[in-house]
Amino acid sequence: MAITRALVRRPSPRLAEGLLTHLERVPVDADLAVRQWQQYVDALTVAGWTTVEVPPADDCPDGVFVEDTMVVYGDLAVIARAGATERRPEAAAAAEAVQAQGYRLAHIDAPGTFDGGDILKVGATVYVGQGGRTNQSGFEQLRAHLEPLGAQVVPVPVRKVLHLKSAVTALPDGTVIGYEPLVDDPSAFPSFRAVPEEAGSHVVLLDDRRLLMAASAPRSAALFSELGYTPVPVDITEFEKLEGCVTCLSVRLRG
Ligand SMILES: NC(=O)NCCC[C@H](N)C(=O)O
Repeated sequence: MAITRALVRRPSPRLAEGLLTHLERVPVDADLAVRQWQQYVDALTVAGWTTVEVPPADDCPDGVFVEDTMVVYGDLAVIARAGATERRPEAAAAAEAVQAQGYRLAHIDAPGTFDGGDILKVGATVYVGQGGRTNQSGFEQLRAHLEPLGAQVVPVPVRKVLHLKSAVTALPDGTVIGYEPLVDDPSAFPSFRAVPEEAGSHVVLLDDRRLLMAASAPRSAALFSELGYTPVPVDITEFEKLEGCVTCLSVRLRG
């Protein structure tokens, strides 16, 4: 697997004001968040990735969730028009950063919206969550951008959680994993395996073997170990309080 670089963006001092949709607000420790973010970045680096920092967006409480600003496919970065208007100022600097990494840019026009967290790529299939931050126009525009590149763009419902990737991600063999009570339609995926914890639904593929995941899902980590993978747990409690997970904290660029 030729993943080599990842965009990241350090947390805003206003992180605790981040948007909430499905969770109640609880206190967020901004200093601990910075330490957890650094440990997340270090885990990528130790695994051999080069991290590229998008300039901070201190006025954007949710800026650290940089995944939401785009989807990359082949040599194209489609820049999001965020489903939450508060988050739209996050995109411009992220677009510049990914362009500087050699990507062509495409943009989504009004009234279309999508958040990168709604996009799950499994091989050439691009699943797009609909029902929350990504609307029909956003889906259609994404399809128009990605299908000429060989992608098959498939809509899937998302009603129980914020984003599609809050509900499901995929293992290196393409098996989609999710915590079943929060997955609207497991049959949308050709191969689905249930995990025992919500946070166990979220993995970042460090390579074909190692899975970056939240430390809050030890039973799912044990399951992945049984399947022959190596979990790499990181503590991301302060981001979980804001409906974030390991995937949201970076944009993986395939070499
Ligand atoms: N991709 C993601 O799951 N992003 C998490 C975004 C959380 C942020 N508080 C939001 O509501 O937009």
